[in-house]
Amino acid sequence: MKTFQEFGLEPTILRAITEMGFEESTPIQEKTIPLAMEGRDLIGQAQTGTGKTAAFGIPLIHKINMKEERISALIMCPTRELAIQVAEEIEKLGRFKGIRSLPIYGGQDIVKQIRALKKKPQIIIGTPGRLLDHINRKTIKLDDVQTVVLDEADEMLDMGFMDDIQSILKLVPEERHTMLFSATMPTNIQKLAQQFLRNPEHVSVIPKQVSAPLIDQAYIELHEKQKFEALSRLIDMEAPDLAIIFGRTKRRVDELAEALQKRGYAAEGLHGDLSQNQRDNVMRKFRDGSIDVLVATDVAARGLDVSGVTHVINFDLPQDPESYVHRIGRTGRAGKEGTAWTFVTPREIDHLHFIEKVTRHKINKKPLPSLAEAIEGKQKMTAERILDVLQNDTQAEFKGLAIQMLEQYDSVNLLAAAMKLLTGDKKETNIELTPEDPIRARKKKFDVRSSGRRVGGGYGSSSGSGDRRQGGGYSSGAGSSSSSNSRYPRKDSRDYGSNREGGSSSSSRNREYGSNNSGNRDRSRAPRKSEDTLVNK
Ligand SMILES: Nc1ncnc2c1ncn2[C@@H]1O[C@H](COP(=O)(O)OP(=O)(O)OP(=O)(O)O)[C@@H](O)[C@H]1O
Ligand SMILES: [Mg+2]
Repeated sequence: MKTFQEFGLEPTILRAITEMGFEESTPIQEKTIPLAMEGRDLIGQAQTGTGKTAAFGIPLIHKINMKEERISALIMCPTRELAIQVAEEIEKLGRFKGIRSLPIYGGQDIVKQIRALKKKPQIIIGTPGRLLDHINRKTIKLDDVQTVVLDEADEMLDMGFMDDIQSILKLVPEERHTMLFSATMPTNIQKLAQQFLRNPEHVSVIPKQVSAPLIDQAYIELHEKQKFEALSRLIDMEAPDLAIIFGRTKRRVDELAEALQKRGYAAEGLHGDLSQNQRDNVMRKFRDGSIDVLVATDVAARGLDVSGVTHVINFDLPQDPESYVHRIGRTGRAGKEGTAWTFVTPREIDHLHFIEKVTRHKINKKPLPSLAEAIEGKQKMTAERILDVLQNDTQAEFKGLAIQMLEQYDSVNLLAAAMKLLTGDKKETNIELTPEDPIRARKKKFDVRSSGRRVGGGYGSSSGSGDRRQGGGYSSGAGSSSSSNSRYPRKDSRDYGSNREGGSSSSSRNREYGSNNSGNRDRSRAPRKSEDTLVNK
């Protein structure tokens, strides 16, 4: 792998990279940075958690002319959380160069944004709806933009942002540099690419060889009614540092977060019906560890990078293989290992196999965690906590009393009693969740190579064939036999509302779907990739 010194980057950027702790480039960075520095349009595809943000961020910052007082680069993202996160990474990368960047997203006070825009940022990172709102108000002008990046381009299309993206890109000079990134690439991306990219280079890093997978994937077959008990046992057994639990709907997320809290877990929910303040709060708490379980809809499936996420649990099976890939990709990032569990009801087994086929990854079946395993897990946690205190040597003030007690009582019994207290009794609150409909397999064409499997090789291993063959594989009718998509539940009940960024309430184009709308997708805008493939041509 190349070191960053070899790219001929400005010293200020190299300094920032070093401060961020990046030692060598990841495969996608190694491939895209030189091309992007030359100004080549490109479609970048690489697995989750392999540094795509810096892959576009570094060359973009390198190219910014600091004398420029107008917006020179525009990055579009599908969700607010992602816009905030990408803006933070850009800010870190551009710190020593003195880059001014600004996230622009719905749900935040527009007046505040307008004020911030007066400081003349060179880079804007935004969600399409709010961007358009500013464009209409003439508070954002794009006629000096030289570089455009579409992060999670396929998801933005999927969410129906095509029109918005088109309107925005029409206002950017044609002489520009455009880059498009995601871990998965359906064919409708080709349409966008043809329209907006000039002779793009496809840069894909999908390892041919399955090396040691960084995400350990397993599933548990169970009935809807057993899910909650299984979840709490699983959390006890596995004792995650940080876990993200995905639920299918906002209602599910609310109920689940509340149920977990009742059982004594530090959990909170994230979905599009929350106010932006609430969303920010939940994310902040999760990032700083004041909660260790984030329960979320697919609003958190894409791009989010929270270090320390050891577990992803699909409480409900995701609708699409892409969604599965992105969801589990919230763990096993930046060369770390992670574990992904998926709950599958008997009627959903077909769909699970479909996901396995498309992602070309076998998901191992595991038994329901037993009560004994859960208890053992909790006890181990307690033991670890005790040993932590011991290691940090912070128990001095208890020593006197400990000596006294040990004179009177048996040491094993004493420690066991203390552990029992520390572990706490399991709160046997009875939990009833509203059942969700099962997801069933539907006929769909995919290209397995573009499924973005996380099969290691993201960091340092010899991955990255970079070939652009159209992958063979499961291009025909995986899944069950129906040919009518309408038979199957679409993502209608999913949390698209949250993702659909809107303008402010004063905008005539009030598209703030996140708050009062039920969150159903507006399907007239963009059909879900029904017959699409994930082909990476
Ligand atoms: N060269 C590097 N060395 C070490 N860490 C890196 C390097 N590049 C990026 N990272 C870190 O890796 C993590 C994942 O990066 P990033 O969020 O850009 O992944 P991604 O490929 O965009 O994933 P996703 O498909 O989920 O959006 C981040 O914490 C980032 O700071
Ligand atoms: Mg990303």
